[in-house]
Parts: sequence; structure tokens; C-alpha cells
Amino acid sequence: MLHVTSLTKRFGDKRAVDNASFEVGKPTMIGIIGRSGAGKSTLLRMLNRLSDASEGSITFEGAEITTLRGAARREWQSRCAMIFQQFNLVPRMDVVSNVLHGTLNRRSTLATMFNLYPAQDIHKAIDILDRLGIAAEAPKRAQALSGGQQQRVAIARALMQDPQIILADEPIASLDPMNAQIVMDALRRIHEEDGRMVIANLHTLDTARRYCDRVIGMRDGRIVFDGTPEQLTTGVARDIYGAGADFSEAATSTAIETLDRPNAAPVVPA
Ligand SMILES: Nc1ncnc2c1ncn2[C@@H]1O[C@H](COP(=O)(O)OP(=O)(O)OP(=O)(O)O)[C@@H](O)[C@H]1O
Repeated sequence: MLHVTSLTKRFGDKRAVDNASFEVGKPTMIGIIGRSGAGKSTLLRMLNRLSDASEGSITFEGAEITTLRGAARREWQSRCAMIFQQFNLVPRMDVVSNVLHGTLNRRSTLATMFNLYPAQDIHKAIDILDRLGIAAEAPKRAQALSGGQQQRVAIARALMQDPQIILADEPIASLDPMNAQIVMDALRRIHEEDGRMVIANLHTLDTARRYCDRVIGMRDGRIVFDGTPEQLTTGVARDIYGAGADFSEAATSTAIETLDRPNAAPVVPA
């Protein structure tokens, strides 16, 4: 399905992604972990063609992605929708219009200029918002929503494109633990119910372990681990993060786990 072969991105002398290779045979939920600067965002941006590869190849269902231009590149970008840490919504625009923005690639210039949306697209947008539990927010301005709600609007906008792949760049890094859990649950459900591939950059180990079928670990641009959550032992994690013997998993925890345990001690702010 997806084949990434010897993918490299150079910025001057620096190899932000260095000879990365992996294959995904079927829709899978994959977490990419690694410390800040390891190359996670650069890898995702190359997959989506927001950024050009310096070397290497990406193929999806047999077609080469790295060389796509113009309309073919835009068509690829709708097949693999991307969501971001900062949601990237239009803050003053209402929620449903933000979601309908996901259809921009396939609308005529005239329809875009006059803000005309087909009724079936509007119904589809509302249905998607409903599925994500935020249909009631549809008429509100995006800026009036909580971070977790805004990220779900961004997911809804991505789903409007009916993508085969969802690329999520640190989707929960700006959220509190409860909203982080809601957003990760939504991504997992979309993967399981729709059979879409989800590749998410995650800065915390526990989230990757809990939600993903497969984890890819990056260090200094290289893929240094590719396996199941069970194979991701503390020793392996220490290697990925380049940490010493004092490495503590708690330091990379989102505290999502504690939400599930009714008897867990309350988290006391420092
Ligand atoms: N446009 C750019 N120009 C120059 N260097 C860049 C550029 N984008 C990324 N880099 C560098 O490439 C390396 C990888 O960055 P990248 O953002 O992919 O890492 P990351 O693992 O996603 O980290 P973070 O979690 O902090 O976003 C870093 O050293 C970064 O400084």
C-alpha cells in the first residue's frame, strides 16, 4: 500500500530525515515518536507533499508520490489529509464553514468566491460533526470552541475529503489530558470504523502505546525503531530518546492513562 524508501530531506548540511524506509501493507494506526528535532514533522510533510524530498521515494498503491505536480499533487493532498497541533482553522468563521473548507480542492473558483456549497456537502459536514460529537457547535465561530473541540473540527474538515490516510502532526500537544483522550479516541475510531490509515506524530510514549498498532521511533532523522507497542520497552524508548539511565517514562506522559483509573490519585498542579 504505502512504501517509503530511502527518504531523505536535507536542509543545507543537515539531514532532517535521513534514509528513512518503511512499508505499510494495510490501513494501520501508526505513531511516530522521538525527541524534538528528530525529524517527525519533516517526514509527515514529505508524505503529504507539503515539502519535497531531497532523495528517495514514496509510493502509494504503486504510484510514485514524490514527483507529482499541479493538480495531481493537490489530488494526493486530499487523499492524505493532514491535521496540525494548532488546528489551523479560520478563527472568525463558523464551524460548519471551516469543515466545508475541506472541499476547497474540488470546487470551482466561482463557487469558492461566492461561498456556495452544495446542500449535500452541508449535510455531509453536519453528519461528520455529529459523528465527532460536536454538531451542536456547527453555527458557532471556531474561536469560541475549546481546543479539543477545535481539533475535532479540524478532523471533520479532513474527513470531508474522504481521505485514505490521515496524517496528524502532534494532534494533542496543545490539549489538556481529557481533550487529548477525546481527540485520540476520535482518530482511533475513524481508523477502525472507516479503515483509514492514521499516521500520528506523538510526543508521548504512553499515547503511542495505547492507541497505535505500530510505533516508529526516530532519532536524528533516522528510523531507529519500528515495531509493536509491546516491543517498545523502556530500554528501547531510552535509545529512541537518547536518554541516560535516569530516563523516566513519566516525563513523556500525557497523563491520559490516569483518566481511566477511578482510584488514581488526583493530579495536583505544581
Ligand atoms: N525549514 C527548515 N529549515 C531548516 N531546518 C529545518 C527546517 N525544518 C526543520 N528543520 C530542522 O530539521 C530537524 C527536524 O525537524 P522536525 O521539525 O522535522 O523535527 P520534529 O521531530 O518534528 O520535532 P518537533 O517535535 O520539535 O516538531 C530539526 O533539526 C529542525 O531544526
